Amino acid sequence: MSMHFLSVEGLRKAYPASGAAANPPVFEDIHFGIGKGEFVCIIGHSGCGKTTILNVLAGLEEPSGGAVIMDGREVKGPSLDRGVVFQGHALMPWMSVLGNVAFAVKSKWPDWSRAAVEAHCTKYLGMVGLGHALHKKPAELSGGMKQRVGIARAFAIQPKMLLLDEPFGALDALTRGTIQDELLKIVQATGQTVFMITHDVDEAILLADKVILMSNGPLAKIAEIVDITMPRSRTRTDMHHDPQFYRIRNHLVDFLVHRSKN
Ligand SMILES: Nc1ncnc2c1ncn2[C@@H]1O[C@H](COP(=O)(O)OP(=O)(O)OP(=O)(O)O)[C@@H](O)[C@H]1O
Repeated sequence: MSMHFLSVEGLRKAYPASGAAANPPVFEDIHFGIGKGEFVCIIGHSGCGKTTILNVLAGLEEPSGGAVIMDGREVKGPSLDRGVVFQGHALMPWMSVLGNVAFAVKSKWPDWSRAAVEAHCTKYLGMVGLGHALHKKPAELSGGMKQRVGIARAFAIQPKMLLLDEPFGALDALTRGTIQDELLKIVQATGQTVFMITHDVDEAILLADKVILMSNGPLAKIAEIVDITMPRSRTRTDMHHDPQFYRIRNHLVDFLVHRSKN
């Protein structure tokens, strides 16, 4: 029996064939574990199945084989125990910024007063720099601002696990850095367990305790799991001074360039 907070055991996913020929599985034989409070990034080329794995962890998609166990229970459907931030922001367009976050918060804590819900949402929206935009509608926001609402919404329900699908992809470099710092602060303060998809090697090194490297699909597999052994206190501005930084970075880049083919 695995002692991990989350364990992924023999996961396989095949989509039904669209024509006469059967589709090979996108991935198979995927095993990994995530400890409580661990921050895990997954990296691999487009199409290897990262989003599919994240959707299975979220309970939004069923695997064709294998299982996901979180906190001793098999994941069988979506739950407020898992907060998901998608690539697209998935906001309700008729609700304000505050309303979008409040909707999730009320689902989690139906007994809270209106004032308590508002105070809670305002705190998390403030953390992502949206304190001034509480009453705006999603259509009035930039893509990056919408993404920050999605991030605040996922944090605000204080899930047991955060699942992030390239959450910073749409942000400009400056905002991206600020939100990465905020994410690190919140995660360190709350001991949050995180599974995050990224294409950015430096982002993975900054944020992760370990990085899962996936080979190309179809029949994608986990090629390697790399421990980021640099001290947890690393920051964007000083991590490249660490003697381990370039060794780890070169290892990850070399995988993506040369070793990711099946
Ligand atoms: N609903 C679906 N029906 C059929 N095939 C699908 C479906 N969803 C995903 N796929 C296929 O599964 C494979 C993996 O897709 P997935 O989005 O998980 O990859 P990814 O690694 O997240 O890619 P990216 O980095 O581009 O987001 C792709 O080949 C994709 O075409």
